[in-house]
Amino acid sequence: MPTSDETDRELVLEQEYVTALYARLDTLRAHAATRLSAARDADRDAMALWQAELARLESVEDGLCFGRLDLRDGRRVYVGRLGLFHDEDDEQLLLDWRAPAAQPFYTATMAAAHGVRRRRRITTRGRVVLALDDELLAPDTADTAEEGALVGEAALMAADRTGRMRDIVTTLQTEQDHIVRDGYAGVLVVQGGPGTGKTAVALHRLAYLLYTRPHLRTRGVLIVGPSEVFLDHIGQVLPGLGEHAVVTGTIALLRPDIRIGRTDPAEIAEVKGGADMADRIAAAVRSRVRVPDEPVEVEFEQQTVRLDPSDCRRALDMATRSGLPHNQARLVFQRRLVELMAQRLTDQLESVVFTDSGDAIDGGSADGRLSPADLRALAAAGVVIDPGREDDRDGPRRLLDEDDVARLRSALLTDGAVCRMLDGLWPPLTARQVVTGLFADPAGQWSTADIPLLDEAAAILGETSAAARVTFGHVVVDEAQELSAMAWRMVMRRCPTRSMTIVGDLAQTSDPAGASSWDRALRPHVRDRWRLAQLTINYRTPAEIMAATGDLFAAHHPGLRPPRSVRAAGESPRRRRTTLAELPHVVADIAGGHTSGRLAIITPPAHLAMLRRSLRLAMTTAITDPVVVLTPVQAKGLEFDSVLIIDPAAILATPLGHNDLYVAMTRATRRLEIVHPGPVPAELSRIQERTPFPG
Ligand SMILES: Nc1ncnc2c1ncn2[C@@H]1O[C@H](COP(=O)(O)OP(=O)(O)OP(=O)(O)O)[C@@H](O)[C@H]1O
Repeated sequence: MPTSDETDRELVLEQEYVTALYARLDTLRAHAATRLSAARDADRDAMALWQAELARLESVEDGLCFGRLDLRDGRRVYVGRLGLFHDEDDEQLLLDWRAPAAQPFYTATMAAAHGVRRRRRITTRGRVVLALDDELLAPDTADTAEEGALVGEAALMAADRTGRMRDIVTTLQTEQDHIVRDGYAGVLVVQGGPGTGKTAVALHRLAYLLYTRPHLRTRGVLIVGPSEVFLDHIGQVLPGLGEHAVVTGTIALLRPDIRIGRTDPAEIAEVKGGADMADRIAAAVRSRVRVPDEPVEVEFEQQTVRLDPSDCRRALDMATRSGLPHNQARLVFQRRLVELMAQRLTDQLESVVFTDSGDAIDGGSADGRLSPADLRALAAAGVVIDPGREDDRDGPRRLLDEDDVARLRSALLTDGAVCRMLDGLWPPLTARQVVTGLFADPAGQWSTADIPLLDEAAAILGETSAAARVTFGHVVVDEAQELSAMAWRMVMRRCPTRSMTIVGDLAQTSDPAGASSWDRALRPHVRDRWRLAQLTINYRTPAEIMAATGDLFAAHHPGLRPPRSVRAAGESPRRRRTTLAELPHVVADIAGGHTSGRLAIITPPAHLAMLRRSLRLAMTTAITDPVVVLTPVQAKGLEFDSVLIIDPAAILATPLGHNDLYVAMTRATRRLEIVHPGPVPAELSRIQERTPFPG
């Protein structure tokens, strides 16, 4: 144990070092600000670059340096939110947490010290060093860390919560660090129970990838989350790690051009999310293209042009073979038929030539070309043949040259009657027409489940809206178990390289169209180019609450292992029986007695409005409000100090209600209470019942 004098001396020394780091940071900021103002209005690229650099330097203010490694070879490395170098000699002052040399900060243990003699955690507030926490590591005695060992346990337990997710860069655990730094180029699936840090790990992995693969900054990275509230919850993490260039969105937000006006019943949403919808949409588009049974005729400039079914069939084959989307392939189809029509018209024109006096003479050979004899006859009749074409005196001549035919083709393509005939065979389509044809909504409004269908149709049609075409170099999908097969197709279209990080928990699926197997969800898109990584330790939910979920989990997921909690709450969950009539009073009473931290009341949708009204809460929720009322689906991915679950039997009554109830129970970091009107569901019966309400 160091004496308090030694500790004070160390604190002073570390303060000096940290002060020097901030001085260096200030110099870099001043430099970036100067470059930015020099570039202002003159050089847009330079401006964007220096703006981003300034934002990066600003965002690392809190906790700039949070660790130190003393290595066995005598070197000492400081670890922090970004890399800093000495101005003059390029000496490294601070190592970016993502650099390979910083990895032992997260992975070194007693059993596998990775050359580390001492790991020091440096706690700061503002620019002041508050505390140091040292771990002395023995020389390496094994190749691998003991399973489940916690790194920097004191700091981990001290990590505070504010309602919005914070970065965990100072306390990232070994199993999490391995996922963050995984170099796999395909689809990495991070499966883990509630509170295992899947979201946090995915965000840190994104920061790591942006650091190690700078080209991703230009190709763009996207995070897809389940709700806007969730995106708000995680919105601070990447900026806090110095990364600002990340696009976030829900499936609906990926198509801001489509307005949602209604919600589908679960069974309709399930149908719309099914994989066979892709075939149905493709078939609906194909069915709009037709080959006529009889020849079609169209009048053009007092001439009748005829197209046979076989002409149309060949044009259709040609357009289909082009592999282009419907609306672009339509142009191939049209061009082919117009070529045929122009050729036929030319032949007709050349088979009859009129003299100046209006007399018709036979001016054409059987193949529509002019022989020398024809030319002589035409010249005698006063027809002037383009002299430029007389070079080929020996062969047959055409009356109309290529330019004439090209003009004829253009005239055909813009002729109203011709266009109507062509559109009748291969019409231009919009995604809205196609989807409405499959699922007509009398009010003409779209639901969330329609979005992947509209997006699919847009891809098949080749619609060119910016929102439908944008792609990214890496995509993170959070709460990925909720994505329907059609939503997966939509996400995959935005990631042509299939470089993805997917996080989720199959035991938390609530969407009936969602995933029950990662392989089934991913194989159609990436075959076996995906890998599973697992997280096993729950950093959020206390052991007492996890124990209370035991019966529910075992009943519905006998094949899965629940995560192990690292913390104990010190109090067990409780339940309280009531009646539906009493429910608002009981809830108001519990909410009124809640004094510390944030409380989430998680209820089936049926009671939502009533509870918000009786608690006088706004209908829209800010996640930082002290009391919020949410459905289990809205609570996905969030966490609260206390959770009050209302009417668990009603939650369980929906098709995947057991998963919803599991999600609801695992949102609490401290306290869980359940209010059940009527008998308690069997899965919760072992939770201790509170003494009934007096009166
Ligand atoms: N290494 C860590 N150090 C400190 N806090 C951590 C660590 N890992 C996770 N946490 C915290 O645990 C909580 C749960 O993390 P997160 O939301 O990422 O888990 P999750 O697996 O996505 O949860 P769920 O599936 O239940 O939504 C968060 O508050 C997060 O900051």
